[in-house]
Amino acid sequence: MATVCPVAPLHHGDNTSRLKITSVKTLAESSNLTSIPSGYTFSASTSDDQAVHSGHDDSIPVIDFSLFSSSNPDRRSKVVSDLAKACRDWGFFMVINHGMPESQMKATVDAFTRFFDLTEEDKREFQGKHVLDPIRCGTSFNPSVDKVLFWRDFLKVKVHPEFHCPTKPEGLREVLAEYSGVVRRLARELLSGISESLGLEPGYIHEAMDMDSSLQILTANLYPPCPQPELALGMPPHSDHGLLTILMQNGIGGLQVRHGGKWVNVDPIPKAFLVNTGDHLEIMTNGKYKSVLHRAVVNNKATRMSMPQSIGPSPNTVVTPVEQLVDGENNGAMYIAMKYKDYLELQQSNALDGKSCLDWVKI
Ligand SMILES: O=C(O)CCC(=O)C(=O)O
Ligand SMILES: [Fe+2]
Repeated sequence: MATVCPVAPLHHGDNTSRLKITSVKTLAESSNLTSIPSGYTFSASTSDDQAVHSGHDDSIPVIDFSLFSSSNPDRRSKVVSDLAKACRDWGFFMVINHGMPESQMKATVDAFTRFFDLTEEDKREFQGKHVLDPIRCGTSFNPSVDKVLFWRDFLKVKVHPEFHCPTKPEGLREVLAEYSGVVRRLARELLSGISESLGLEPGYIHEAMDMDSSLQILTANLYPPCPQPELALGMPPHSDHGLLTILMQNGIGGLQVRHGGKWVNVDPIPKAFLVNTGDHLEIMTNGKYKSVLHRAVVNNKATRMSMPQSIGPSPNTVVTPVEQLVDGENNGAMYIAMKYKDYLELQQSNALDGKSCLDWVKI
């Protein structure tokens, strides 16, 4: 198995050598690892970086998905207004009673675990090179531009409008086809509730964003135990590019959300999905709903896995703020029009440095 150890000097700008970086999983499993290689070390965290737990009065909102199909109109309008508040105040919410059986969630986690357990050589077959490649597996965030590496391995697959999947391990394809289909239906219902919450027709976003050809990308992130978690990061602060991200995790916490000027730890709720509003919902709503920065920290005890699915417009949709949501003279359109696929290229070709890609399209 030919691998290049990450402690070897990294040649910035030399993409080919960086693409050969060993997975963090292999590194973490190497015997006697008591400290992390220097390539993964961030400077000690500042006090501003310390995260807090969300409190009783101000914690991540919880949306009861079953209420969307309630025959009682008061219950439906209550969940739509809860959704509006969650999108406005947090940009993040938990979804419970979503109808996906626990056995299906577990089968998905197991299938991804088997993928990450493949040999380095097997995984390299699925490495991909370009941001729009339908299957990409790798490590860090964007190794060709990251100044410091992230303690994370990943697999990204485009599951809609065409469905792609690695040919290994056996059974992955069936599990992902089913899982991504259920999440797409969940997203459709949430986007219809979000349209209503903005005073638009329920089908507005679906039509305007050409969601029958929606770009849906499924990611599996693996964060193995890290001997010095305070010095490393699993994922840098970033916002997500799509309309919504719907994330499942394996019960181990690590996600932190920027809220009220602080990093807030998200404690997983068993069986719940975590949903956040992405850059294109912020653009579409002219900033009424924000796409919030978040990051992943690591721990020294257990492997964490998160499986977000980004639900975006169709790649060729040119997204601009919705006319009805642009108030006029004092509040004109705040974002330039851009094709979704061009935005993706822009985001993935730049190092983030703790910033949101949205800064580039703000007027
Ligand atoms: O691991 C997590 O919880 C965060 C993952 C994430 O933000 C992403 O993949 O965009
Ligand atoms: Fe994210």
